[in-house]
Amino acid sequence: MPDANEPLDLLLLPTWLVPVEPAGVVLENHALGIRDGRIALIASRETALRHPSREVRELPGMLLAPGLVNAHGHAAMTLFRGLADDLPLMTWLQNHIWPAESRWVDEIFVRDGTELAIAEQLKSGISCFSDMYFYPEVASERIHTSGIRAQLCVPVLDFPTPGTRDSDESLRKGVALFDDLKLHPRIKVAFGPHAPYSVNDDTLEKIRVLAEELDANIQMHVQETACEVEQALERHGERPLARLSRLGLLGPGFQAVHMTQVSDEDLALLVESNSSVIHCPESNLKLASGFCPVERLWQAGVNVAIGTDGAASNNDLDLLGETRTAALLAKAVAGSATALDAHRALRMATLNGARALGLDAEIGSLEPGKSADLVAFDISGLHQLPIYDPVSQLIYASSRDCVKHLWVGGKQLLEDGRLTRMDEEELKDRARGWSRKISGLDAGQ
Ligand SMILES: CSC[C@H]1O[C@@H](n2cnc3c(O)ncnc32)[C@H](O)[C@@H]1O
Ligand SMILES: [Zn+2]
Repeated sequence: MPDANEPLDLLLLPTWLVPVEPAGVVLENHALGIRDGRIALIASRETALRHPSREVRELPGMLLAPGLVNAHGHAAMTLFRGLADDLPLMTWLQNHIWPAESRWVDEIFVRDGTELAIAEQLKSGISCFSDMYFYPEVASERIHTSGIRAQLCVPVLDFPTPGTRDSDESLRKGVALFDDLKLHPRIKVAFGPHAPYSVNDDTLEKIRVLAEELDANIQMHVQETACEVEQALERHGERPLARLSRLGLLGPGFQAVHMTQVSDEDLALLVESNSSVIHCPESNLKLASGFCPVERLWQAGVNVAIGTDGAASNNDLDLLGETRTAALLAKAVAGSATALDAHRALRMATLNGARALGLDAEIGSLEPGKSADLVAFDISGLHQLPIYDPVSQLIYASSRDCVKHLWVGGKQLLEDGRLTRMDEEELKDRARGWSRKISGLDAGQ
């Protein structure tokens, strides 16, 4: 335990400090101190300035909040952004994305696509993301080097995929990756069975046993469309979530992505098992998949987090924009303007995300002892004035251009909108190279 009088490494003095917990609080004239990568102090400006600090930074016009948590995505799919637009889920997936993945996805693709995704997410205020994609061992190296935090889901499907011949090989590799990274301070390995329609009961049973043994989370696309539920009823005689429940997969570490279809029975299963739902509104809108009933889930006590999904179905990794979409859509779906207000929307994009990933003791809110994973938004622009409620301004009147600074574990990864550890021009060159290759403009492809 460091002595409370030891100097702080950094003292931040924003105009507004939004801790997220306690809910609804906005602190003015307050400061946040960081020591050894952790939040060491939250106090009035006056008190904090009496404390010795190695560095003091004024953040005028800025709102300091916990870093955003993007709870579902497929990072390397940034390289497929805009490849197959305006199609329904199954046509998009089976006729376009899966063929493109089997043609193009290799270790270099995952390296370049994941780096591009990390850079975009840091610039969007995201300090922690969940990834579910092929070659997770390659993604883990990029996450490690970049300094961002992540849940890395090992993809499992019942057919050959880039990098693996079958689900048993995926699971073997997943366990090895779990072992390699079990002490990593920023990477948490989880299992990512793709969806109830692409993973059979035997494989799900193996995942349940491994997840229990390793105390690992499970993230899965579930009930993304009405069609998925209808086909499951024909094939298995039960709804996908009921089948997962029967197989023992639900629990506090289970993250059901999408859930646009929620029956009363589904709701009871989610509540009883304490599972989380990851809402991906823009992907659901673009693929015309359906609407997740966020307000109904929230009122029933289900932890609802938010994700962008991959850049091929969104088409950006802008969690602030996603949160605004979620807040607006929740009102339309619930038929009530009071649904998912701005403060709850920000909670969904921070603390609820952390809770879904089992990281809420470490991140998701600004509380002494937690890791200093922070984002400073500049809300002093003309289009953001006047300010009555800074959180309302952030959610309803701001875009990701207002993200100025970002820290993970006290390390600054974004400074004045610029990446401190990544070369943006190089990333852009590599992305252009991939688009030339994929669209067949490069000779020899
Ligand atoms: C298990 S690796 C990821 C796998 O999932 C595909 N994918 C991307 N977005 C979605 C979605 O919204 N629903 C279902 N599957 C999706 C991705 O292309 C990979 O093949
Ligand atoms: Zn997805």
